[in-house]
Amino acid sequence: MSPRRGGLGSPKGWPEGVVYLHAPHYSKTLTDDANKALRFSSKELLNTEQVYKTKGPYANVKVTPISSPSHPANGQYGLYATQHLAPDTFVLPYLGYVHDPTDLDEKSDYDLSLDRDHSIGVDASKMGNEARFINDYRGVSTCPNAEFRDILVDVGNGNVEKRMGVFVLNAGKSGKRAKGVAKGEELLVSYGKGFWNERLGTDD
Ligand SMILES: C[S@@+](CC[C@H](N)C(=O)[O-])C[C@H]1O[C@@H](n2cnc3c(N)ncnc32)[C@H](O)[C@@H]1O
Repeated sequence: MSPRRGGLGSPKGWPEGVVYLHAPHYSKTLTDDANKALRFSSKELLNTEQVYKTKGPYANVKVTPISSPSHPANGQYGLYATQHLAPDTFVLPYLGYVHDPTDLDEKSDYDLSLDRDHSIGVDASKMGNEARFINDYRGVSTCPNAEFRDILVDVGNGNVEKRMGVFVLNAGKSGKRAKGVAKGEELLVSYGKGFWNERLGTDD
């Protein structure tokens, strides 16, 4: 079944034309191996592995139009904290269309790697949640304040799913990021040099 556009359960101000997801949308082309790597019984986990419970819309963040001429993504959207977020805090999962290379949109600017061993990505270009609006720190701030990490999510009935999560960066060895993310601050990650090199058509 295809997810519905916007509508019930989307956060206030959610832009038209993008489907708001409460859970990943899995491509039908995923192999059994890929599905097993992403969705499995919690009995297969080690006792030490942390499992998150999570449900959108996420009140700790707000999708906000950018109207500052000095912001490199002016005219687009960004994701801002609605409350103080301490270092290392889990903020929200990155949801989208979970796909393998046979089902890849090479032009997407919203595609994140989910499982390198099985070449699986999660693409939020057409469907996703608030996390799809996180911008890169370049030209906005001197450094990122958040990052993507692998997470396991409890989906009920004794099952877990592997997803990507957005976290506030840790405080750092010297404690330079001990303040975390302030209320009203934009969440910014590093997309990595590869993202920008590919856009600019350069190799280094
Ligand atoms: C994952 S989207 C981020 C959300 C996007 N701003 C939006 O409103 O949909 C990635 C796109 O945002 C823009 N972007 C993000 N960070 C940027 C930055 N630091 N400088 C310029 N553009 C940026 C680029 O257009 C990029 O392709």
